[in-house]
Amino acid sequence: MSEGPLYLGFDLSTQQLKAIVVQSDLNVVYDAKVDFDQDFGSKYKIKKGVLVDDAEGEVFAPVAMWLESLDLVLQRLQDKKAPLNRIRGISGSCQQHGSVYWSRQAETLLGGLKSDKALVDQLKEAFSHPHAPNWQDHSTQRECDQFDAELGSPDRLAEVTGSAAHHRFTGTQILRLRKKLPDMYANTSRISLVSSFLASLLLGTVAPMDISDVCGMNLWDISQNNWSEPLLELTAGKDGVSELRSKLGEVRHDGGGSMGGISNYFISKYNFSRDCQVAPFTGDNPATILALPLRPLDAIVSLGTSTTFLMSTPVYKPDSSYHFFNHPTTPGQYMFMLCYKNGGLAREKVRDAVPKSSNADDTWAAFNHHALNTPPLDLKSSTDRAKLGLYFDKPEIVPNIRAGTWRYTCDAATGANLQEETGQWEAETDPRIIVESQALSMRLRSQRLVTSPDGNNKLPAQPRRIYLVGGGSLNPAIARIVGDVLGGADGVYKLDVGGNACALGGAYKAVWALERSEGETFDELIGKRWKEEGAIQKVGDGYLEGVFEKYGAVLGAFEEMENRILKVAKNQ
Ligand SMILES: Nc1ncnc2c1ncn2[C@@H]1O[C@H](COP(=O)(O)OP(=O)(O)O)[C@@H](O)[C@H]1O
Ligand SMILES: O=C(CO)[C@@H](O)[C@H](O)COP(=O)(O)O
Repeated sequence: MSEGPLYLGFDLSTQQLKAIVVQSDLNVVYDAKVDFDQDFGSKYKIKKGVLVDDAEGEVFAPVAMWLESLDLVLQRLQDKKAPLNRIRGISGSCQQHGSVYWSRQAETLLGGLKSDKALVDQLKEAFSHPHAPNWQDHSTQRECDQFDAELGSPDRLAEVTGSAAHHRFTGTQILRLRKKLPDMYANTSRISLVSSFLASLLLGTVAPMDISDVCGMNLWDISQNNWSEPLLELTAGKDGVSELRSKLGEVRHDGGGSMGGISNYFISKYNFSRDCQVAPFTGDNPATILALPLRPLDAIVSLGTSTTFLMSTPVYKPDSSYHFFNHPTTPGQYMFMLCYKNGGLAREKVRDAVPKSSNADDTWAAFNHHALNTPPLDLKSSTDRAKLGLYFDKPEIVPNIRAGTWRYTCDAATGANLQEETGQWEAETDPRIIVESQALSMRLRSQRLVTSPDGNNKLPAQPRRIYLVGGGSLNPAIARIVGDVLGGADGVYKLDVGGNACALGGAYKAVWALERSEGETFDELIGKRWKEEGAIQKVGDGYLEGVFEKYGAVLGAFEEMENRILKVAKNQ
């Protein structure tokens, strides 16, 4: 390990708080994590990181658990003898859309933290609401309808804010909570996103929101670079706009630089240096695109609790079925994103229904065996019909369909003659079909963003490289099927940090934020220091002629299946 400065990246996502320490040359030297279920499951009664109120469609996390986790993850880094006094900068990535409600005492309490007590014991009175709505919350259909109507249509809302109204987007959540808990709203001095909340703890004062993460609220007018006045008015009521503005605070437009030094609490308790600076934090998906120098036409598929599909692009082409965000470091660039709620947990449910194999150590062995031994679309002979399915353990985001499982077949060559299969097919067939259907949905919705990667249009339009990140990227069968469906002319790669990509993106952001020279972009600085060898591994060939086209033939049928189900099974 070199003697130079170190940088710390956090990832506060659904199921864990991770911390990763890198050197200026981007080498990872320490990491630690808190797993919410393992470390705090019984204390906070959470499952998979969250609490659920099914009757209301609410999904939320206890803020106190996050406070305890911050102390615990830093203690774990110390236990590993990480020299925290050498950390010069901190940034991080946090689950998007969640909101934290600070009380009127928050600033005083944050500013006066004593190192001989835990954060959780000192910040009890710092919040006006004990819970943070989670991105899986789906209690806001009424508010979504109001947001979509406010500017005229979902497409118009997407044009202005980067997204049509979505249940989890913070503006709709704030509107619902203001109506449901008016006293709580009145007693709130500031509202943070999860990213600005974690940064606030480290700064010892409420931090501004970040220019990329703010696009996950349905409140930020991307082209005006400001809050949207009509959407603030819808959220706060006619007379409440200036009050809401002050609760939301200023938005920081620069993704780099320092927001201030680390608070004394962390200096005294964990031996951080007085020189350690807190850089702007961002959302976990924007941070993921910072985990490597992403070129045009490269795509990242993040297989965490959610499944997301990400691309970085200079072209702003919003649409109501996907999301555009400001790029977290580079003005004029955007992040394109698709997000699915039924990602890791839906795959786990299918995995658990498959009869167990003898290899008890690898919980995914049977799932993987069947996924790889089932042919594409389960076409065992030329007369077989292609199998398609939707496996929604939770109500989905796009398409906006309630929870349920649907199985369909169609003619393999043309996609014609789509029919629902009323009988169950074998549980062993589902592993391949669920991964295929998740990837088909991404292919369907990203097709406008991709072109032929070889320049002379010999190859069909597809991503150049596909990078897999998140917990599911450790799975070779998923990697293979994602490549079969989505292509990837240069192949499918996984990041060696596996599930830590967004924490790594956060750490790289801290390096850039504090070491950039005048005008130096993130891609310039990280591009010079990043070495492909040791950072990524090729895990699949990606585009396979003949296979990719088989999926192309049923893409229309897949869309038709969604539309048919949508007609009768829209979310309530
Ligand atoms: N070998 C594996 N195969 C498939 N999925 C896996 C594997 N290992 C972990 N996962 C999935 O990764 C998910 C957690 O991913 P992670 O990126 O750490 O989550 P988050 O950031 O949302 O908290 C788990 O829900 C699990 O389904
Ligand atoms: O809602 C979204 C993105 O819009 C999710 O991607 C969250 O940001 C949570 O991510 P993970 O916990 O799955 O990493």
